[in-house]
Amino acid sequence: MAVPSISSLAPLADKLESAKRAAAYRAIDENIDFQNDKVIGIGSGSTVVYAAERLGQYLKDAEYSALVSQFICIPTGFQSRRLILDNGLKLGSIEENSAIDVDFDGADEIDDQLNLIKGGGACLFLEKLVSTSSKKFIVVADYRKKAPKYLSTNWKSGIPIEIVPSAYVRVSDDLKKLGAKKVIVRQGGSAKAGPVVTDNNNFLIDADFGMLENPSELHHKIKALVGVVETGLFIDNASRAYIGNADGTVEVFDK
Ligand SMILES: O=C[C@H](O)[C@H](O)[C@H](O)COP(=O)(O)O
Repeated sequence: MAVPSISSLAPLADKLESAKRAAAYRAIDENIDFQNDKVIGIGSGSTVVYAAERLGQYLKDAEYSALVSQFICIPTGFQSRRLILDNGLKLGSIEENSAIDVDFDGADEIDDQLNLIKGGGACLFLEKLVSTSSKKFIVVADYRKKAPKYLSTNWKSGIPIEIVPSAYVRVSDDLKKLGAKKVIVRQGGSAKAGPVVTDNNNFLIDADFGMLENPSELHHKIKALVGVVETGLFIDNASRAYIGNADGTVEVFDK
């Protein structure tokens, strides 16, 4: 079975899903050195689903199968582990593969410097562990995610912050002292009574600081707070971003 060309694909019923797929497929096609890359990071969320799907297509292709079957794919949470397994790819661990060749992951928002907000799906910690362990970190996203300039222009849910559960009151207070306008411990809603618990058995706080003109400075201030595990601000981390548009085109942005 040959890897289908992107132009030959029938559009999906949902333009948004077609945009995600176009970005993710092109990112895989253009950023894997099939002869030399061995360890591949697989992120979390709904866009990276198509990246794992595309890698699975290469696995089934006679020309690439022997190479891709040797790839070790590193997950960024439970959903990501399932993506790897469901596409027939070899699952590895960050413990055994701390040097990753290329990582593919989504984003909640992308600024004009390729800084990111991530964590909308509560997976930010392992995502940051994997993305910062990678030689190349490739972002795949749809047209809703590109901020005209600053982060928190379109993404209004606040900065996701992973915290130690017992510290939620202390961290909430400290974030307000730092200038957060709104601080919410993310709740499970109808899916779970009480707070969302991450794959690392932590809580998440979403903290709204308004538009972020200096996300790096804010990241370091938040990270220094007692009880904070990691922030969803990915600064100077992404190498390239593929943004899928509603008209089927894909824009590519380099750091
Ligand atoms: O915690 C979740 C991750 O940061 C996702 O990569 C991010 O929320 C983007 O997800 P999606 O591709 O579904 O928009």
